[in-house]
Amino acid sequence: MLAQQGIIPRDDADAIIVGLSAVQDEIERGDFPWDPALEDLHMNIERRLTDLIGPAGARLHTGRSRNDQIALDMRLYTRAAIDDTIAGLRSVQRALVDLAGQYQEVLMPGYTHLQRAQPVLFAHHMLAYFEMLQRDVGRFTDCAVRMDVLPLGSGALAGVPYPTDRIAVALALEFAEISPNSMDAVADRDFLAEFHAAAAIAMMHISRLSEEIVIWSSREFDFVRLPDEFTTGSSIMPQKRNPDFAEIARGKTGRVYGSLMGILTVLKGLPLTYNRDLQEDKEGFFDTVDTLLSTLSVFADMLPGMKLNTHRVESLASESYMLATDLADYLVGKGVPFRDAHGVMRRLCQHCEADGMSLSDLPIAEYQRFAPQFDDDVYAITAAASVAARDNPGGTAPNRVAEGLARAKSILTSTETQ
Ligand SMILES: N/C(=N\CCC[C@H](N)C(=O)O)N[C@@H](CC(=O)O)C(=O)O
Repeated sequence: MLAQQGIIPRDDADAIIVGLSAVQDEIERGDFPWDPALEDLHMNIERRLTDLIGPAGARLHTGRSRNDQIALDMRLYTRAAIDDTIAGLRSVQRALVDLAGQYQEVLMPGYTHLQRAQPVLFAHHMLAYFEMLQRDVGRFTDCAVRMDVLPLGSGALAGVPYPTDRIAVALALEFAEISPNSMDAVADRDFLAEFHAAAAIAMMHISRLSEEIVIWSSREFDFVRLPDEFTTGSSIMPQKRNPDFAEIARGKTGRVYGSLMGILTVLKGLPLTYNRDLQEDKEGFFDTVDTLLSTLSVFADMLPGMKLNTHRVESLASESYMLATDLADYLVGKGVPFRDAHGVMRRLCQHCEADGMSLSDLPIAEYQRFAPQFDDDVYAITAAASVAARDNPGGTAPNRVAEGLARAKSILTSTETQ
């Protein structure tokens, strides 16, 4: 652009391009002579370029400052990190969809307050995580759209006194727009804060899934068995299969939260425009990108090997107290107001619990002592019937879950073709 606009001679521009390519090769080969005395990578590259190509290298910095350079570099890095993150989220979503399809009709207990609440389909549970990660994809996409702005040409803070063609540079670097204010352009790190926030929420979702995997793989729950390669033994207790990968993901969520707080704290006290504090944006950001990508990669590999103990989850889903709400709804169907039906079922549950009985063992005459509306059809209320009754959009009825699965698959298919 500088040569095109007549700002520097064409020959010098050509020499700079060849020289920068040689510098890139040296960096990639690992034999670039980094010199800490030169402060940062910008000055290292410029010095090396001048060593390689001579005086033309001194024209490299025409019309720019390290301030708009670093604002650009961080955007380029973040753009690539967003692409990788969305690909990682898609891989985990695919694993969740496969699990949902594999165990599509399997019933399990659904929980609130970690107390057994109502039967649900295991596929419904897996698709809940699909939806969380779908929102994560949306957040990273939003971040990519908002940061799609070229800061180059802002100079140190005030713009540059050369006839630059910023639009041509934006097109060459594939940015949708050029920044409208040079002072904002060099001071802005909102896109990093947004990435950190989206990463913190995505890690929170993975951490919640990790927590479930840790609980589900315990002997007490015994809902799932993790693949051997995603468990570790104990150095002392030979029988153990520790769910370390899920635990480590849960633990690593903390450092991602820490880096979000770090960047917000760096930014909060800065006057316009560039301040060297901004250099502190790097360490936490690189760590967050590495942590998020590696965690997503581990989950995409671990989930496909997770085996559901279908016998165990289905037998717990069929435990009769889980149907107490359905029995109250049954009375509502016979004309009893819901609050009264709820009271009947509360007393019935207390009665059965005191006698060590299940609701399904209770004779009809006993049911009728609590509410005369009970009839023999009450025994038709099973876990499968309970699930099938939740036949409204977003519910756990098999046909609704099939809709959710189809929706998830079509989202994944449409993104594969993009
Ligand atoms: N020190 C400095 N910019 C550093 C930018 C890059 C820094 N390594 C970072 O990572 O933020 N100053 C400006 C000029 C200035 O604002 O004084 C420059 O040299 O272009």
